Amino acid sequence: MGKTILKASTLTIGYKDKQVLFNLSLELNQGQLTCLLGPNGAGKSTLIRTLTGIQKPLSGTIELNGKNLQSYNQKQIAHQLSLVLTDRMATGNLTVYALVSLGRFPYTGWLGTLNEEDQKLIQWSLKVTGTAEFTNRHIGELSDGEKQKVMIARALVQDTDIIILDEPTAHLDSPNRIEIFHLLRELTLKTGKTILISTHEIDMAIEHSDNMWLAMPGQSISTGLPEDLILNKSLENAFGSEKLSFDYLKGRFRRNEEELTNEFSITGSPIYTKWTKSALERAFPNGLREVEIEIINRDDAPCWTLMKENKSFITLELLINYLKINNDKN
Ligand SMILES: Nc1ncnc2c1ncn2[C@@H]1O[C@H](COP(=O)(O)OP(=O)(O)OP(=O)(O)O)[C@@H](O)[C@H]1O
Repeated sequence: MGKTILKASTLTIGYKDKQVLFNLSLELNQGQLTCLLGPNGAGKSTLIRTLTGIQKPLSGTIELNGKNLQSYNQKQIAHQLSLVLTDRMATGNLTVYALVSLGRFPYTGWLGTLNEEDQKLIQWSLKVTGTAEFTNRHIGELSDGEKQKVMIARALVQDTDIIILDEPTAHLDSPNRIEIFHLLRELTLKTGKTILISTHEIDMAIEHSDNMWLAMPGQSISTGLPEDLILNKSLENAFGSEKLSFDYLKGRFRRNEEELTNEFSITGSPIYTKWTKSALERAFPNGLREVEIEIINRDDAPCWTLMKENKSFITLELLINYLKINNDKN
């Protein structure tokens, strides 16, 4: 395990009249991606503000590279820790290059000139985040996914041990979410950065976290490998409810009424079987009379056959429409 960059001990966080999370013991280690998960209102933003020195802890200590966070001034913190806040993303007239260059401000000051090393770091950050092609475009002209990569480039230019991102995939579509998680993962592996992100993407966090922090509302934070937090039921305890439970085989949460009484057997290739099952479960939430379906896929022309009735359909939709008309339970 890499060196411990940030360590919180017996930390309680919150506000003057409200304690949010208690008695936290947390560590961020070099080269690791840590995902902070928790239901709405659990205290993720409060924790990020506290770990970055924006907000004081109610009690306990935070050490950044072995020194109490409270002994650093803001500029010293900015040399060791960069923060990307999604909702306050800069827009407007700055070019990508100008915004990314601002990452050097803890070293140069706002009016400081960039030396050759600064320029090299900026070029490198643009390259590794895949934003070099936007260098001269204005921030306001970029998509949310492109902007997020530019904000990560700015954080890289700040040249800190730790990068903390508050919900970096909040406004992104699925391909961009995957890309941002992949980029952050690559950065930990290739540059040894220590990255903490808060996120609501449970699936992504399970897939990519070296370490997961799971905020249990009104309590504390459970930490560990995602798989350990799944197997010891912490994940289900944090997000589950009467209506929602964790499917331990599929690795995702599902509504409890999805417990199906369907009786159907499907034979065919695993991929066609999976998506046929998915469509049938959605179309017949209250169950389906016993059916046997065989899917034959020749030359990319699939055909769904109802075995007992010897009827074939060239689209899944036609099969479902037929079953809806003929299914006596519906
Ligand atoms: N300035 C404040 N003063 C008092 N209480 C606050 C303040 N800001 C947030 N809270 C409360 O602290 C708790 C934690 O809020 P926080 O925003 O940290 O949660 P979160 O996990 O980031 O939520 P979300 O996932 O919805 O963004 C909530 O109960 C919230 O109402």
